[in-house]
Amino acid sequence: MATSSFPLLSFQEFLTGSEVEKRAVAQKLYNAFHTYGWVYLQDFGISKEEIAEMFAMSKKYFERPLEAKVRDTLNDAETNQGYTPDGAEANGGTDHKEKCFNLSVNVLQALAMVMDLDMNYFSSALAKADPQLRLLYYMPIERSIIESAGHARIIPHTDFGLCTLLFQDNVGGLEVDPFHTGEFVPATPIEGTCVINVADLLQRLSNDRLRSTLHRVTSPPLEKVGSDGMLPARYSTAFFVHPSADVEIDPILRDGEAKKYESVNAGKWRTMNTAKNYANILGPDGVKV
Ligand SMILES: O=C(O)CCC(=O)C(=O)O
Ligand SMILES: [Fe+2]
Repeated sequence: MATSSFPLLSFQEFLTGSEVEKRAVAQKLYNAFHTYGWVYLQDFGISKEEIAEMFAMSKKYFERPLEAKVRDTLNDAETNQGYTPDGAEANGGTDHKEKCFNLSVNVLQALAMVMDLDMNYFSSALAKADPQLRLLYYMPIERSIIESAGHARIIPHTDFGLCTLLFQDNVGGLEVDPFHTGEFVPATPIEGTCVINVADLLQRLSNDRLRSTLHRVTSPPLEKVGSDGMLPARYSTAFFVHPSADVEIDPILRDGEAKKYESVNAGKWRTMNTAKNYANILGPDGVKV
C-alpha cells in the first residue's frame, strides 16, 4: 500500500467507540491538524463502492459535450454553483453529499472535543450551511506545459472554508506545503482513504492553532507519465465545508493569547473568495452580467 508523509488515522472508534476511544481519536486528529493541517482518514463510514459510484458519475458528467456543460456555467459568486473551466460543481450527488456532510460534522465535533468547545458548536454553525461537492476533471496535458513556470493542474492555494474532504483517483500529483516554505510534499493517493485538510476559516477560528494547508496539483510521478510526455487525465472530488452564511467567525482565544484575526462573516467571506477565485469569468463584482 502506498504511504505518505502525513498522518493516517482510522475514524472508526470515533464513530462507534466509547467516550474514551472517541477522545483518543479526536486528539490524534487535532494533533495532525495542528502540525500539518492535513490527514488521511480511513474507516470513515463511506464505502469503497459509494466512492467508486461518485467517480463514475463524475466521469459521465465530464464526458458530456462542452456545449452542454457550459450551459451550466457558474454565474454568481454568492450562489457558487456551476460549471467552470477548471472543473465543476454539479448536483446529482445528493446521497454522497449527505454522507460527506455527516462525516464533516463528525470530524468537526471531534475537534470541538479537544478545543473545549460546546459539542454542538459546529452542528449549529452548519445548521443552514450550503457545502459544495466539487467534481474535478484534469484533462490529459503535456508534462512540459504543467511544469513550465506559473503553471500547474491547480495552482498553490489554501481552501477558504472550515475544512475540505478530498477524494482522489490513483493518478497522483497532489502536493502539500504544510509550513508555507515553498517545499511541496506529495500527498500520494492511498486506497480506502480520503484526505481532510483544514481551511482558512478554521485556522482563523483556532487563532492559528490549526493550520490551513497550502496545496497544489502538479505532474504525477514519472511512471504515470506516458512515453509521449502526456500526463493522464485525473479525477478528484472535493467537498468544501463552510458555515451558514449568518455565522461570525471570531478567533477563540486561550488565556493571554493575542487575537490574530478580525471577526469575519462566513457568507461574505465565501462570496468574496469565490468572486476572487473566478474573477476571470465573473468579473470584478462576482456576478456575470
Ligand atoms: O484535485 C485535487 O486533488 C485538489 C483540488 C483542490 O485543492 C481544490 O479544489 O481546492
Ligand atoms: Fe484546494
